[in-house]
Amino acid sequence: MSQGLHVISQQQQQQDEEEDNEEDGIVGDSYYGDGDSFMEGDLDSEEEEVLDFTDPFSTEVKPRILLMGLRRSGKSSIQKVVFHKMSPNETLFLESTNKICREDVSNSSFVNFQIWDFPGQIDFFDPTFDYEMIFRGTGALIFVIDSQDDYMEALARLHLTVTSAYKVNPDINFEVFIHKVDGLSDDHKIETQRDIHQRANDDLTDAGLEKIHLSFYLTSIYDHSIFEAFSKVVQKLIPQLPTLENLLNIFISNSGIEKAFLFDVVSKIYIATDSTPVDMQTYELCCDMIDVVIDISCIYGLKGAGTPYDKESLAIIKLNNTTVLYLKEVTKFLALVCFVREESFERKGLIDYNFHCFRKAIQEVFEVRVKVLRSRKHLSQIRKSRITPNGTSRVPV
Ligand SMILES: Nc1nc2c(ncn2[C@@H]2O[C@H](COP(=O)(O)OP(=O)(O)OP(=O)(O)O)[C@@H](O)[C@H]2O)c(=O)[nH]1
Repeated sequence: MSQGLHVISQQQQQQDEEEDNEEDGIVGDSYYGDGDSFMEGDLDSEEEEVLDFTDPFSTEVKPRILLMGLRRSGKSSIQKVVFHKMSPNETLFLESTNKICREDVSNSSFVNFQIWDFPGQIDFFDPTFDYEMIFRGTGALIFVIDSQDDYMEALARLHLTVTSAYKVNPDINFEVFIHKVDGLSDDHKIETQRDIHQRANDDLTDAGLEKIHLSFYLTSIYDHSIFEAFSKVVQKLIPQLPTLENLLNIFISNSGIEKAFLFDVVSKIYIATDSTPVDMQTYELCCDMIDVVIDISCIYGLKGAGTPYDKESLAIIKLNNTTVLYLKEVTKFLALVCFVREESFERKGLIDYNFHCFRKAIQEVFEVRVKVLRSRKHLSQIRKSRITPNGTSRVPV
């Protein structure tokens, strides 16, 4: 597939950057790329103290994604494959989950959310179980349906879950993963999706709740569909998405680039792309490129206690169809992966200059977010300090 991999040496890249920095003075080392670490250092340690189910501030900072579904539908496998690089075959040996597991995915400030993996066998509607509290701060509820199994029970459960959650929090995004589709033929996949879509929506219409919107995705941990679906779910929770898309549009149109994705390197979720349509093969190529870069860096590039991905990470892969894949580090955890025609890549200087401007703009987006979070936190502390231990207000509000 690829004719050659040119992972530019760190030294060379550093020299390039120094030259670039001297020229346009856009990126200073002290500030560079630390949008996230700056956030984590300054905010996360403090946030951890206030992270609990009942605190609305904690959910504002880290939107919560709930992973639900019947037993053995594949919830834990999805989480392990997407966020822990577990190979799909290893999930065969996963034990059944017996308690609610919470995972904070705060590896990047853009992918900064919590996932709650619910064991399938918990009686979710047991009156002693405070589901209101759980749904109240939830950003997205992913309901996993095993498409290889009889899904009637799962549909009933989906209906119950969605209607209960909607009553508590009408702002939740309901995302249905029709999962394990690797075992189905193409026709069967489409038919299953149509059937599940129809039945789930009919149930809602019968209950007079047709205004609830369900989004459906065909997923499998054995291909990229699970990453693609998760990307879409996460993107809906990113308030800056339109700004990021705009920046990408401006960047590609001024640099002769065909397509660009902003990736969270660890999870291979793309948090934004330009407005040209995404095709699965392009996305898969980008994922493969990230794997290649990280693997090569792990094997040959690590120095002492360094990480395989850092501010000097950069890779160029020339394909045999006159396309060039270009990966560059944007922040500590985000990478830009672009598709460029060979002839456009000849103007690499222009691409690199525009990239600097793009990276600077992304850092500004981070900054605004940090400021907003700080002021919200400050407000919430003021409100808290006005409440006496018996719950009454100290001063009139
Ligand atoms: N074919 C196929 N099997 C999958 C897929 N995802 C998960 N599985 C398998 O499904 C089985 C159950 O997966 P789990 O992740 O343990 O399911 P769970 O929903 O977390 O189960 P509980 O913990 O009991 O609630 C495992 O054997 C996985 O290997 C998939 O996309 N395709």
